[in-house]
Amino acid sequence: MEAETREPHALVEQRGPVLIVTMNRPRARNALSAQMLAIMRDAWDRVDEDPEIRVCVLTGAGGAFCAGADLKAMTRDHPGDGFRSGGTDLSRIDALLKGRRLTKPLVADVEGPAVAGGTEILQATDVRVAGASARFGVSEACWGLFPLGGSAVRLPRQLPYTIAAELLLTGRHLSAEEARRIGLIGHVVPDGQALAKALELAERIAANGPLAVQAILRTMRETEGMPENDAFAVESRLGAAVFTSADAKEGPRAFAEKRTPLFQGH
Ligand SMILES: C[C@H](/C=C/C(=O)SCCNC(=O)CCNC(=O)[C@H](O)C(C)(C)COP(=O)(O)OP(=O)(O)OC[C@H]1O[C@@H](n2cnc3c(N)ncnc32)[C@H](O)[C@@H]1OP(=O)(O)O)[C@H]1CC[C@H]2[C@@H]3CCC4=CC(=O)CC[C@]4(C)[C@H]3CC[C@]12C
Repeated sequence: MEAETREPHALVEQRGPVLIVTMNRPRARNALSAQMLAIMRDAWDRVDEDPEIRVCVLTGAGGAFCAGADLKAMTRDHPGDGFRSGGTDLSRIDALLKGRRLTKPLVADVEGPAVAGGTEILQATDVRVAGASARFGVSEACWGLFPLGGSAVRLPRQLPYTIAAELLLTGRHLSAEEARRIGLIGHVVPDGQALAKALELAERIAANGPLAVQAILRTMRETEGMPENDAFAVESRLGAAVFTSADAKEGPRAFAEKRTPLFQGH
């Protein structure tokens, strides 16, 4: 592979209430690096801590989303060297949003390959848009590796069992159209238009009441797998809190006054 450029391995740009995080190693189809993961982890902290940021968009540079871990880097040391000490808690990998989820919606803009670690981090996103030529797959097993980004847990929860099992066990890639058909992604658009669609959806979400949006996210995540009545206990507590907010007054008032609501997030 050509020498790495001096470019940061991930770019972070704020556009009003939307933070755009771009994986940026286009010469390696945005294969993950330690630098990229560190920038991503810091970006997630910024999303959660900055009340001005209401939605995040994750994308990749150079017509690719992410090719997963850097297989070439793995040839320099044994891929297990980072595990042998046993000191690493692999149940939580912040950069890949495994064992951690953003408190605000994460929209994926996928052009080109999103494979292995790329499809793994995709499962931590909430709204997903792909260009027509995008490709997906969890191909770690093809290289004798394990999808430690969480896919063996999350994919069977996000897809029908037999489809998740086939994708994990075969490591085969799938087209954007197949990914949409099975429900891995929500939108397929012409190549090159995924960012525009992702931003359209992000801006629409950002215009909604932030407390309502965040409470809906929390409810979906915290009640996953719960018995229904236990889940309603969580849902009603989080939902009631939204109704007591000033924003809950602003919304109906804006409707009555035939104007756009101005939500303040309290
Ligand atoms: C487990 C988690 C994830 C693991 C993985 O992702 S394994 C990697 C699997 N990747 C693949 O199978 C994709 C391989 N690539 C392809 O199939 C194709 O390249 C493509 C479909 C992506 C594109 O095809 P194309 O025809 O368009 O382009 P090409 O010509 O093939 O490629 C162009 C150019 O790019 C280079 N390239 C492409 N892909 C890669 C790649 N994956 N790596 C390197 N280079 C790539 C290609 O060679 C060409 O280059 P050229 O020079 O032009 O020939 C792990 C993810 C993160 C880990 C955690 C990180 C933090 C931790 C630290 C520790 O120490 C251990 C614990 C841990 C928490 C760690 C745990 C494991 C992870 C979670």
